[in-house]
Amino acid sequence: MTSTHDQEHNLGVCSQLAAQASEAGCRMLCLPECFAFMGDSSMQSPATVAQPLNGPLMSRYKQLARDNGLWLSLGGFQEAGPDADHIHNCHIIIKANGETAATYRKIHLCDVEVPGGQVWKESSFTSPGCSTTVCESPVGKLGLSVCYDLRFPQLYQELRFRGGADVLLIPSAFTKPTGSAHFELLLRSRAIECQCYVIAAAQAGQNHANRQSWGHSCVIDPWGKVLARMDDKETGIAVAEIDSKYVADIRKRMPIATHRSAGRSSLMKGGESL
Ligand SMILES: O=C(O)CNC(=O)[C@H](CS)NC(=O)CCC(=O)C(=O)O
Repeated sequence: MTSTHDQEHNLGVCSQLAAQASEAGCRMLCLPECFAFMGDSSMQSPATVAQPLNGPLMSRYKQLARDNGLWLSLGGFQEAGPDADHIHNCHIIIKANGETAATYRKIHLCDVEVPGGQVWKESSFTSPGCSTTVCESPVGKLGLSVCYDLRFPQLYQELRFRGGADVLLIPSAFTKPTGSAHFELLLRSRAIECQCYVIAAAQAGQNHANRQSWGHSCVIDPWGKVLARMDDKETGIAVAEIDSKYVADIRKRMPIATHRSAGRSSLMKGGESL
């Protein structure tokens, strides 16, 4: 989807996507980072639209889950933060009955000079989270993250090997230059090294005058195969089936969880633990 500063418009698009997902027989719909709002942060701080998770905007997204009988991954909501200038970039899992199943606040903030001259300083309006989240769902055990977190593999190692995640959610709003160079490669790497499904719902197209998003939402299986993919502009859904037996089969035939422990003890002989 292409979110804008117009929250009603964005909710309307999400509502159409939920209807499509329900029609396609899906159990869960994943929406990207900034699904509810994307303005030009150099002109208007996202903190000006922030709401608590029990506020009126989130209650309308919960209604969307109920209306369509779908679990929702809301991949990056501007949650009211610790002060008037800072949000938490919060990923929320909503059950089909509208209850909140889990929340995760983005840990790694995108303070980056993008090739081509744009400068992002997410920490100027966001306060980082400090804990990881996994959560049971109808499609398997979910490991939560947001966008720029994708570049930090240790987070996903923790979600898989300590949290027991089977499906890694990586809702995103990648920039065009970094997305074209890195997005799919990083996503497939996380899927392969964690032996998990990866679901990356992404912002796509022109969000506002100064912002073009990379798009290419996709679902990747635990062997690293892309099962479904969108292009760089489309609004719509990529549909894929999550097969827990396939996850178990891959992990049985290539038991990296066991080999990893063996490797760690020999690495630690050198003195440094990872
Ligand atoms: O808040 C907004 O308006 C939009 N938010 C974003 O675009 C977010 C945080 S600034 N983007 C990323 O994390 C991009 C990461 C990325 O592109 C990379 O890691 O290469």
